[in-house]
Amino acid sequence: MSFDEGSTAMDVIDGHDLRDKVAVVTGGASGLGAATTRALASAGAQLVLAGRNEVKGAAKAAELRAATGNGAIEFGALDLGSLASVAVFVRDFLATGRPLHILVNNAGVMACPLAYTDDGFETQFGTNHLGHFALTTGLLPALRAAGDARVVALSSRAHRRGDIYFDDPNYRRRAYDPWQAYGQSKTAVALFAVGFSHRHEADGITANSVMPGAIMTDLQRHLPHERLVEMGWADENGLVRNKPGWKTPEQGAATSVWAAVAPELAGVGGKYLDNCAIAEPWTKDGDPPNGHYLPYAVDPDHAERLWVLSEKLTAR
Ligand SMILES: NC(=O)c1ccc[n+]([C@@H]2O[C@H](COP(=O)([O-])OP(=O)(O)OC[C@H]3O[C@@H](n4cnc5c(N)ncnc54)[C@H](O)[C@@H]3O)[C@@H](O)[C@H]2O)c1
Repeated sequence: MSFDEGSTAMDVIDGHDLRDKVAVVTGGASGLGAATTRALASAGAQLVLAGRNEVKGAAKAAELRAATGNGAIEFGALDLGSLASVAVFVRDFLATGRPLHILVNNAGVMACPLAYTDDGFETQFGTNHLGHFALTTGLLPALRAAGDARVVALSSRAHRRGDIYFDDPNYRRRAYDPWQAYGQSKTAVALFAVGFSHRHEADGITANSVMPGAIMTDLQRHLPHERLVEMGWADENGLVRNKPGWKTPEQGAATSVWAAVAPELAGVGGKYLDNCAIAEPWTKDGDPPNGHYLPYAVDPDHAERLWVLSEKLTAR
């Protein structure tokens, strides 16, 4: 079945039955995560919405149970900016003895001011990449138990703003640029999918990265209003929710859901996906257009180097 940039998560999930599948979606209570969980829940998946805000997460889980009639939807406390919190989530999930068929590493922060996670990582690298790295590798026993598990990792076209600074990924010595740091974290996510698939394809587990499109969500919350206006993302009335050329959250979640369920992706890993398709490398000058990525974001040597670094940084 083929989908395009106008397709929604509900279009993609149509006809799928996930009643025997267990899924975890990080940041599943808002933005693209909420649209992703809605689609997975409507297909009957047993679902954990993992996030920091228990009140909001539990309310979203209750709302989804009522809306879909799927009673197997719960909230799980998870702060990706704390390896201790990730370890507790992993411990509790593994203690249930359940397999994990779909893990959507969706949560993220963008262009925040320089700050460090509990473990001393720059916030974006720590949250978007290292927290998810620790989560996914921690959940490996459950992913292996599923037999054919899929990991979906939310990258971005913003990967073009930053390769990995292997010598100083946490901006301890170099001048901080919030967009470059976001770019680095999203390059790391794409490389993670390559490194993960390389290691685990033989176990039947694959990981792909996803560019969801441009969607007005709360991701923009760290940008000052004047900057948002300058970029055309806000006006005197606040955020421009229906910006021409931008997707709705339901359209933005389509590629995540496609990555999780598309039959044509069975056994396919380490790819960068955009608009419900496998994207192509961009080798010309300038920014990669829709459907393209910069080759360094899937470079196997980079992926290996990042894997080793991430293991070292998250080892406890
Ligand atoms: N919106 C876009 O245009 C766009 C474009 C490209 C990529 N993305 C990516 O899509 C993903 C979803 O973004 P969104 O647009 O829905 O934004 P959003 O801000 O609406 O949602 C992000 C979610 O991540 C959660 N989160 C942030 N820090 C966390 C932490 N430390 N621990 C646990 N959860 C945490 C937030 O609470 C929120 O639920 C992100 O990874 C983002 O980088 C978005």
